[in-house]
Amino acid sequence: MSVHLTARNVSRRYGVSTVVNGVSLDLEPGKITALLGGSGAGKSTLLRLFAGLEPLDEGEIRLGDQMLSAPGKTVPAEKRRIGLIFQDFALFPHLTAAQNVAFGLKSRGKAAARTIAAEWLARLGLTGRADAYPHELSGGEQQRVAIARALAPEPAAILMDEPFSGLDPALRGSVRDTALAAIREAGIPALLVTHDPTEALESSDAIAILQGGRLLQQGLARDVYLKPDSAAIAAALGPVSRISGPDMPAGLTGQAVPAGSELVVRPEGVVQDETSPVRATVVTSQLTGPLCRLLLDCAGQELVALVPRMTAPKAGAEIGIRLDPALTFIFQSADS
Ligand SMILES: Nc1ncnc2c1ncn2[C@@H]1O[C@H](COP(=O)(O)OP(=O)(O)OP(=O)(O)O)[C@@H](O)[C@H]1O
Repeated sequence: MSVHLTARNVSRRYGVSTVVNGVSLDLEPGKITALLGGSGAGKSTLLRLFAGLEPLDEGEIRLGDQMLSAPGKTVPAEKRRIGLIFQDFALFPHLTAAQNVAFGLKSRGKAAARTIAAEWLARLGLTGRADAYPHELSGGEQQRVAIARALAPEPAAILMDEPFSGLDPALRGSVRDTALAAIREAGIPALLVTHDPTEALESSDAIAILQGGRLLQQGLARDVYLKPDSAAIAAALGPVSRISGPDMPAGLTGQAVPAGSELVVRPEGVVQDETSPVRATVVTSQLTGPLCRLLLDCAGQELVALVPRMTAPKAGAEIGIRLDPALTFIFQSADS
């Protein structure tokens, strides 16, 4: 039966700096939780605390009702039944793909270990590569072997630290989809550490945003994206334009933006609408794939819009704009 992996008020200090500060996080079975944050936010440290790779200073970590970590007590990593996947694959170079996957299955006996390893390799689309050594495999294949190796012993949870960021962008999507499908099917709690907001949104069921060692917000990916608690959280999940209350172009919002507040809007929330009385000048218009990114000047304020390529205006054009209320947020300014 699958159980939750939970952290309660967990803190970790190095000397005088607290790099994980009072974090509580509940990882649900069958769900992938993305831990998102910039460099130095404390993401890897929190993962290492869950893994038992280092002790905590305050709080506790539990797997179901089993206490894994508390101050002065750390169940060692190898006794936690938690699978780990890192960016650098960390395969044993002298073992084949099948031997790497079978490595953690010794207690099952040789024949059973071989069968289980073959099943996992097949599940991750690696049939035919079982006898290859890591140096004979592509990066995407190596990472799929690492994922098979982590899942084969039927761990109680899985922790991944930037597992896809070392892969070629062309490969990344398909390796990620295969891997995450296998993880979801295993029905165990999974933590995905990433600094990439698109990856966090595309891959996870829940998102937790870490900044300066503190958890700023956690919830369903969709809720955090559409209902961020602060401008910093909105910005952590992708590009935004910000305009402070007193500088607001007339008519841009349907609601008052008081002094001391700021408006935050996502690029896809700035909609081209020729019936709108609010006018903006296109400063630059750049193709980014199926969409064009427009830099707009609206009464002296900068706004970024993403519009369909086919109807995108050129630089110098004057266009009508309106804001999509679902992607427009008003917050108290951080410095007010
Ligand atoms: N063993 C250690 N001793 C001292 N300081 C450490 C140690 N490990 C991490 N730190 C510091 O703790 C802070 C958080 O580091 P951590 O690696 O957890 O961040 P991160 O969010 O994973 O960043 P990145 O995305 O850059 O890997 C950083 O300031 C780092 O320098």
